[in-house]
Amino acid sequence: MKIFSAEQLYEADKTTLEKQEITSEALMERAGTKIFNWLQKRMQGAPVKFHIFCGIGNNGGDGLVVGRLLIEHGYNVHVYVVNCSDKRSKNFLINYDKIKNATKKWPSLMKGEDDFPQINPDDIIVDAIFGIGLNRCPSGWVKNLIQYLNRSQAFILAIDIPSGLSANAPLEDMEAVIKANHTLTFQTPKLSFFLPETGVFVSNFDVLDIGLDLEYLQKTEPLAQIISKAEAQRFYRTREKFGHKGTYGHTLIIAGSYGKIGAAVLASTAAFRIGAGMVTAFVPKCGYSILQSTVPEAMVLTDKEEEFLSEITYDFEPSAIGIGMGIGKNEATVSALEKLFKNNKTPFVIDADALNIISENRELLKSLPKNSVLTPHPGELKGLVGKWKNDYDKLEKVKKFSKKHGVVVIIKGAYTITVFNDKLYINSSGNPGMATAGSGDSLSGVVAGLLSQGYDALLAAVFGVYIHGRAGDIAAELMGYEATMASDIIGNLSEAYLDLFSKEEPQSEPMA
Ligand SMILES: NC(=O)C1=CN([C@@H]2O[C@H](COP(=O)(O)OP(=O)(O)OC[C@H]3O[C@@H](n4cnc5c(N)ncnc54)[C@H](O)[C@@H]3O)[C@@H](O)[C@H]2O)[C@@H](O)CC1
Ligand SMILES: [K+]
Repeated sequence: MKIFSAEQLYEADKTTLEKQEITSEALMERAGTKIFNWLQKRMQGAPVKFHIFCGIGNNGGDGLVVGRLLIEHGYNVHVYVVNCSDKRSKNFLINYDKIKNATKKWPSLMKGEDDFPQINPDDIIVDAIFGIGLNRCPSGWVKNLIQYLNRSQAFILAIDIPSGLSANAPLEDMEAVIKANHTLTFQTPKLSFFLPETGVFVSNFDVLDIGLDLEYLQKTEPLAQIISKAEAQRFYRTREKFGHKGTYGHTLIIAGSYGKIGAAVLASTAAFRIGAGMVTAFVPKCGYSILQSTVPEAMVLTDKEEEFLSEITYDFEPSAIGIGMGIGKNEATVSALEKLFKNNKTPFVIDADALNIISENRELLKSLPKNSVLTPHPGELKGLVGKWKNDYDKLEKVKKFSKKHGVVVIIKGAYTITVFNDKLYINSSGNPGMATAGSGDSLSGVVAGLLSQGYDALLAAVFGVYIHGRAGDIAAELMGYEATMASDIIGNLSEAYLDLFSKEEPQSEPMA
């Protein structure tokens, strides 16, 4: 599924009106009806009280449509106009008149704090104050209203986007945003839903298809692409009937140091489970028996040093290398890395301490093999690209870094984002149970294992992140978030593969 900017959505809106020969009022009725249907399906006429707060733009207009439909269906509704300006939109005014014809209980006009209504914790708030037309930070009594609603303990349903949040611009005031329990967003989710600073206001969301022009949506280059099951199915490469272990490559995992040999175990196992034909682990001497006994399928090479890596030598041609997990930052390890990178054309996955070493020895960036996949968590990312002002600045910095060094960067997080040149791919699988030691090591093994099977760097990253997240989801379904460990994620890679082609419908909208 694609993510469009606010500007693109306005353009899509305009194109839709022209091509479908409908009025903007009709499109608003369609959008409001979608929201109403969603509510009706869940509420089934329940006598709960709805408080609908409408701004004076088209988001407010949507709120008025929803209010009218709820009233017409016998719900207990109170509509408020958050009268922050006299510049009401045309469709707001049309629907303002319509609601006045539908009920004797006209909307209350709010002009300040004195007009704040009493809200009980078991009421429902519909937030239609601001949509994607937000052009400045809410202030004064409107900001106070937002805070008042957030404190109410009532369930908040936001229309299109929680008021105060921009679709794709940085947040100026954390205190001036609706913290929605659920958001019903039109046509495509907005980029801000997926970024850590702004995503916290959008705990859950559903996308409502309001029938915007399909051709426009298909041909327009999006801000980002969401990767879900439908996309992952397309990325998957079938296993050949006459394939042999050589067909699926030989992954080299260079990982571990004294006390951190587990990182090598996890990455090697993950590389196998994702389908690598062969895996060799290169570890300090102290890791030899551990690897041989925990991953008997793997071959093991050891460094001359007992506890850390000092010189990386091997006598075969690996099809991919995963490096960095638990290797520490010993001086000898730094020069071993430098030598390895120079003139090496093997596809790389670079993780953890290897990233820290690069950050602290920036001349290494010059010898970074092109098309490497880097898998930093936020702390490691800061080391690579420097501090950022906000999430959008972060994305720009990572795009620049990716272009400059010709690498794929996987920004790990609640929604892991893969960046390649100017393109963003947002992963939809995964859960908080995956915030556990070794989860990153297993991802590196997954991506390295895919690279060795011939997936190109970007596909290995995007597909690997999805499958890894899906395995984490399946693990968490079985064991709960808290108990899920990295080995459970790896243990469920098989289920994640099987799930890819289970009969259930793909989640993506047809336009994706
Ligand atoms: N684009 C589309 O495809 C569709 C959009 N629709 C709705 O239209 C919305 C966008 O409508 P609008 O463009 O009218 O914008 P909004 O309804 O988001 O609000 C814009 C109005 O609020 C004012 N405003 C913005 N920030 C403010 C602030 N901080 N303090 C006080 N006033 C502020 C603006 O000057 C303007 O008058 C969408 O979010 C969606 O809900 C739907 O009706 C269906 C179709
Ligand atoms: K809203």
